[in-house]
Amino acid sequence: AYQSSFNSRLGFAATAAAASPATEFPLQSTINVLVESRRSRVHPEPEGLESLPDKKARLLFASRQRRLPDCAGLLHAFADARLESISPPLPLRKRQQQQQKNSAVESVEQQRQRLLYQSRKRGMLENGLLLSCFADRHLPGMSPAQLDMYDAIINEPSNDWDIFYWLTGAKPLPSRYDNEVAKAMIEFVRNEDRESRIRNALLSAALATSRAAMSSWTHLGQASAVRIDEQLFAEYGFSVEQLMELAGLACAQAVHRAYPPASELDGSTSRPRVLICCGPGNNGGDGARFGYSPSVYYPKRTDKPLYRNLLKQCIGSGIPIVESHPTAATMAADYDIVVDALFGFSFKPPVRPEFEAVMSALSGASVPVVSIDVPSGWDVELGPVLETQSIQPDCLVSLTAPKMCAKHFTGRHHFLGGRFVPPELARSFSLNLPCYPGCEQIVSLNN
Ligand SMILES: NC(=O)C1=CN([C@@H]2O[C@H](COP(=O)(O)OP(=O)(O)OC[C@H]3O[C@@H](n4cnc5c(N)ncnc54)[C@H](OP(=O)(O)O)[C@@H]3O)[C@@H](O)[C@H]2O)[C@@H](O)CC1
Repeated sequence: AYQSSFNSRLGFAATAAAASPATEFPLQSTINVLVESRRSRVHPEPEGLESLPDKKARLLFASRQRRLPDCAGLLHAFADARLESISPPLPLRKRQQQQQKNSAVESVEQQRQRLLYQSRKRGMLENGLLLSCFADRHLPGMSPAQLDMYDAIINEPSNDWDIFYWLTGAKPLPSRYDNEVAKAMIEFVRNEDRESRIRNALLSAALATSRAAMSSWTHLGQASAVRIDEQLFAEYGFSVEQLMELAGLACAQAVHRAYPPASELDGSTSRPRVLICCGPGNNGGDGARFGYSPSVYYPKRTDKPLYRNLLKQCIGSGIPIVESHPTAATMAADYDIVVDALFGFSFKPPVRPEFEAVMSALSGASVPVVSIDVPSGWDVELGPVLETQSIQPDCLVSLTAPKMCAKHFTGRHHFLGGRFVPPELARSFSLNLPCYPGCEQIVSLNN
């Protein structure tokens, strides 16, 4: 009964066989486990819900998962022998499914994190060992195209042994996977330096490499920043108001994270006084959306409805608008934090005379300065080129992606904000950026 119904009703047949006390089936313990597995279900699936290949795959999987070692061994051997011709249908990779649906794809960094995880969990211990050590060393430096190659090699084959045989040279590599990443993997597995690799790469090592990956986050040049901006509007239908609102919210969260009000720490009633210096462009708009306990300094007013309305909202909300040029001394005396929202990625040095006073006040400020996107006065790509007016912010909030000048940032807090970049746009610009946690608008870029 057991054998004849194997192809269609393995579990039920096992139940029947076990129910007969006269059964002297050599795999009695096997059957008992199957019976137990059946009984533990609330009800077997109605006929037809589970396809035959799915059922075989599930049973093969279940055979390997039994807890009692003797049963697991028997079941494994049995299932291997009986099911050897069956290739378990693996779920399609998430990305393939997403591409098929023509929907958004995961970010490069999400893909890197997933591959790091998957490299440590490739079913077979041998593959876990080889892949986790390889991933530990090479994943952080892989380009998006190389990540795709690696993704295909470790996730497409349905038989883990194939991966093992290809990498160890026991079987020739199929042409589909014959690429630079596979070659690097084969080279790594050859282990000519006789490196000791007796354990899966440790989680601490994986974390360390993901920290190393932070230093490889994308840094945009001025032209790319402008092109991304244009595409967000022209191709993805965003309005400047939307993006500015989200950027402003990110800045507010960053300031709150970096300088939490004392009231939240010790219950005191004092509120941090924040001066927000707004420039004439969108960077200034990001500053104006920020909300803490602010005063706004807005020396050069832009005559566009968006800016007029932002100013109206500040005045309507009772936020003081500071008319006189703040100096380093007044900043120290009257404020706890100064937000530098003067210039963003469209800034072209040198600073024009009308902004020199506030720039030199910001450069000499003794209170923490939070720069939005680009520290004002810095060259967007080269960084602090004008030594006489170099702001040294304590906190930098990069928007969309850090600009190249952020490599010169030495302050304590670096955040990325602007959680609005569509994954496809990120991919087309090869943006390698961290994921935003939960529903946060910012992610820390600090090592
Ligand atoms: N997609 C994104 O990533 C998003 C970006 N966002 C934000 O927008 C920022 C970019 O905005 P933006 O293009 O308006 O440029 P930004 O630098 O703020 O101002 C240019 C103004 O400065 C002036 N100016 C220039 N050089 C000068 C000088 N030497 N001395 C004096 N003035 C000078 C220039 O004058 P003009 O040359 O036009 O006469 C113009 O008036 C970006 O960094 C980010 O913060 C978010 O809002 C949302 C999403």
